[in-house]
Amino acid sequence: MTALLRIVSPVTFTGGNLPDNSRSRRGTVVKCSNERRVLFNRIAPVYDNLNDLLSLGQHRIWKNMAVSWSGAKTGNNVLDLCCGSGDLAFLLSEKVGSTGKVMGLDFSCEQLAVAATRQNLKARSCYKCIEWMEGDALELPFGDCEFDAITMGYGLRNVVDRDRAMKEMYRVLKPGSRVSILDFNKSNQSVTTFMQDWMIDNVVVPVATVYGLSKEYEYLKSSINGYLTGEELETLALEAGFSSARHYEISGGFMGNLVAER
Ligand SMILES: C/C(=C\Cc1cc(O)c2ccccc2c1O)CCC[C@H](C)CCC[C@H](C)CCCC(C)C
Ligand SMILES: C[S@@+](CC[C@H](N)C(=O)[O-])C[C@H]1O[C@@H](n2cnc3c(N)ncnc32)[C@H](O)[C@@H]1O
Repeated sequence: MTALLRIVSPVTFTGGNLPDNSRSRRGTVVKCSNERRVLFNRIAPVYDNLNDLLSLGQHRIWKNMAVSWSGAKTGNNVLDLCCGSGDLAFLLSEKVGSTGKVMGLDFSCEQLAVAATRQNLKARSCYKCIEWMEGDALELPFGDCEFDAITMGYGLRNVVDRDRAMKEMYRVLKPGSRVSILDFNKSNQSVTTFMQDWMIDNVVVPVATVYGLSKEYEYLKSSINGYLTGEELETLALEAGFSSARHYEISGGFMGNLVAER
């Protein structure tokens, strides 16, 4: 079975007739976004294996929880945003079944290539309902109110404009439906932050260094430090228009999942 891979040209910087300072600001944003795309293209070949190794397989439990919290049901049309190698998209397809549809969107072509390869190796009919799309979470190529559920696993922390991403999710979600956003938890507890940083400094980065990816995994620590707390994530969702938002800490506060309803 040949995986469906649709290329929707990622948002490119047109420049246009913006005043210089806006052009430079937008140029900086696009440069940062491209740097992230390059980072995830580079780690794509080892991403899944390192996640399994470094989390002792626990990340699969956290992703299962995120998909359950999304409320995805049989026959639904659902979106996995920043899908990467497809972990949550595959879990969503098991929820919606072969009568449903799963769209996996990411701007990393290498991550999508891994997802499509994994899909081709899977036999169950439900996995055939997944379509992979290269696109930008900040400018989704979908109409309003298209999806019955949206998941975003370890993506919101990595987009360059979280407010815009949240507003795009709100726009394409059907009223009464949910987004479920899994990521590292930016804890208010200093002991949790210390342990998170210690694990990244003393386990994650040294292991990644073996694969020549020290810089890529050092980014993890800075990105978590620059992330939003659970309370701030709830506010971000409410300000984007969601009617309710709740952030759940999991795995001893190392991870967190935001559930918001339109
Ligand atoms: C699936 C996980 C992380 C995905 C992920 C997200 C990113 O933003 C990255 C950025 C740059 C490089 C890689 C990633 C990336 O892989 C979570 C599990 C994998 C983590 C790499 C492992 C983190 C370990 C925790 C700090 C402690 C885990 C304790 C557990 C109870 C064993
Ligand atoms: C840490 S990976 C998460 C992959 C997958 N969701 C998982 O849980 O393993 C983050 C993903 O977000 C994607 N990403 C970051 N910014 C994006 C954007 N603006 N538009 C689309 N994808 C983006 C990256 O290419 C990468 O594949």
